[in-house]
Parts: sequence; C-alpha cells; structure tokens
Amino acid sequence: MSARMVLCAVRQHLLGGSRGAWARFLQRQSRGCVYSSVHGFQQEEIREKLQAFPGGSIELLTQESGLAVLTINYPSRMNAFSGSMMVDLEERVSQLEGWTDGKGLIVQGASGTFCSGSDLNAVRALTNPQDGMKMCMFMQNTLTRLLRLPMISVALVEGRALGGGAELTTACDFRLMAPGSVIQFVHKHMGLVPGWGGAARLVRIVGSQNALKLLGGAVKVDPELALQIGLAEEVLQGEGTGTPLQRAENWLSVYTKGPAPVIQAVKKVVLSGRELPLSEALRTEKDVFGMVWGGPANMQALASKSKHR
Ligand SMILES: CCCC(=O)SCCNC(=O)CCNC(=O)[C@H](O)C(C)(C)COP(=O)(O)OP(=O)(O)OC[C@H]1O[C@@H](n2cnc3c(N)ncnc32)[C@H](O)[C@@H]1OP(=O)(O)O
Repeated sequence: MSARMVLCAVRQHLLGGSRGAWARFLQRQSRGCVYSSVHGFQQEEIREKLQAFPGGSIELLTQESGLAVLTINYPSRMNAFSGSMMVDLEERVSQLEGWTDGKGLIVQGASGTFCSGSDLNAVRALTNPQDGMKMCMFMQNTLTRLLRLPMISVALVEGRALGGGAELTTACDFRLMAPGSVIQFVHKHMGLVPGWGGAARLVRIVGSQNALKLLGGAVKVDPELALQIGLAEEVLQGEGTGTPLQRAENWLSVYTKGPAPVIQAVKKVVLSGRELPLSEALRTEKDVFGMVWGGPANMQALASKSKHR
C-alpha cells in the first residue's frame, strides 16, 4: 500500500470516527476510490504528469451554514480542466471529506459558464492510451469520491457543460439549469466515449435508452429536455430574484435545513441504497439509523413533542 493510499484510508477512517458504519461502508467501497495500486494505478505518478499542464484553479468556499461552493475557474478557456485543475479538484474533495459540518455543496463554473471538458491542449499532449487511461482513472476516483460525499450536492449549470463538464454534472446528486444553458456529451464528436464515469452515472440517472440517445447523438440537452428525461431537477427561472447561485442556494436550503449529522445520515442511506445490493444497503441503513437514534436531534424532537401537521 502506497503512502497516499494509507493517508486515504486514515482520512476515510477519521471521517467515520466513532460512527463505524460509514467507515465500514467506505471500506466495502474500496475506501471511496475505484482504483488503487491493485489496479496498476499509481496516484503520485499521474499527479505529477497532470501538474505539467497548469492553468486555472478550483476554488472552494465553505460557509458556516454548512453549505460549500466549489468553482471551476478557467474563464479564458471556458473553464476547461487543465491537468493542475484535476489535481486541485482531488484536493478540494479531500477537504470536503474532512468537513464535519458540511450539509450541502454547489458545483459551479466561473463567469457564467459551467465547464468545456478537458483542456484540449493537455489532451493533445496525452494522446497515448496509457496516459489517457491514467487520467481517466484519476478523474473516476475523484468524481466517485465527490458523488459519495456525505452532503447533498448540486451542479449549477449556466452556459455550457461539454464533454468532461457534462460528466462532472453527473457526479452531483442534482442538476439545476439556468435558462439557455446546455449539457452536451460531445465525446462522439471527439472520437471518444465518456471516461470520467459519466456514462455509468448517466445510465443510472436517465436510464439506458435515454443515455444511449444522449451519447450516440451527442445531443444538446437544453433545460426543457433535461427536465423531461430527469437529467435536471429544475430550471432556475426568475429574473430579479437574485443570482443563479443565490437561487441554487435557496433551492438546496430546503433539503439541508436541520442538523449536519441528520442531513449527512440522509445522504448516507440514500447513497448505500443507490450503490449497494439490497441486503447490504439494509444493513448499512440499520447502522446509520443507530448513529442518529438517541442522538441530540432525536432527543430534542422527542422532548418538544413535535407534531407533523
Ligand atoms: C474525457 C473528457 C472528454 C473531453 O472533455 S474532450 C473536450 C470536449 N470539449 C470540447 O471539445 C470543447 C471545445 N470548445 C468549443 O466547442 C468552444 O470553444 C465552446 C466551448 C463551445 C465555446 O465557443 P465560443 O463561445 O465560440 O468561444 P471560443 O471557442 O472562442 O473559446 C474561448 C477560448 O476557450 C478555449 N477553449 C474552449 N474550450 C476549450 C477546451 N476544452 N480546451 C482548451 N481550450 C478551450 C478556446 O480555444 C478559446 O481560446 P482562444 O481564445 O482561442 O485562446
């Protein structure tokens, strides 16, 4: 086991803390990562390669309210992912994994557009299949960990989400689209298929028939189509009612209202239901239930004799 993998394991263990069920769940899920040295994946090696393609940044802002905003920031390239931004994203996800007060996350692009996928300059320099596979494994690990964060996540899509940018939207629990925005899996036009886990996740979101149409036709998905097939949850209408980010925060606040341990428990039971076979999901649900049963929020609710009228 490499030093980085040990760190990954320790981090995940700490994340679970005394709440052993979550740690055990992640253990069963290869500690949140899909690839390790067992699969010939050497994280340090690919990190070094990616760092050779600098530009842009991934910014993380955490708020006391338990809401975080992650911004893909490379406006001069329509927020394409440079190599160093891929490394940045992995580091920001690590930070979020260790954020005990986290309840919600909004992923957005800077300057009114989401993300135009991989930086084509880096793609051109990494055309050999081995490097392509390593980049793909790195991004799959990161985006899988993003989706498995114990908080409710939303991709706020303004402008365009193309290629890898479209894949990134599927690594969030929900997608909210601004009027005029587009999600497009352009991979076919590039002689590619998704490689950051976007196809596997898309099938789970919209079903295999719709996924086949979107990938096979490289279809431009506007908000109306996205709503119709269940790719987007809502179109953020309402000029004059704040910025798209404020509207996304309002939308998310309905689901993140309440104490962090309870919101995190909600995400955990849904995640295990989504990813695990039924008997395992049921056992995880029982363990997570054990974490909140008799906890502060539960005791307070019992004491206040709350009615749910
Ligand atoms: C497994 C991952 C698979 C992938 O993600 S493959 C990459 C898929 N993405 C693409 O092919 C996007 C290619 N870009 C475009 O189609 C257009 O640039 C786009 C996003 C529709 C915007 O069009 P316009 O509004 O006309 O703006 P523009 O073309 O002048 O772009 C502004 C500057 O941004 C640059 N840019 C946009 N997308 C990029 C990318 N992915 N990699 C590198 N540079 C990119 C573009 O070259 C231009 O730069 P410059 O001003 O010419 O220096």
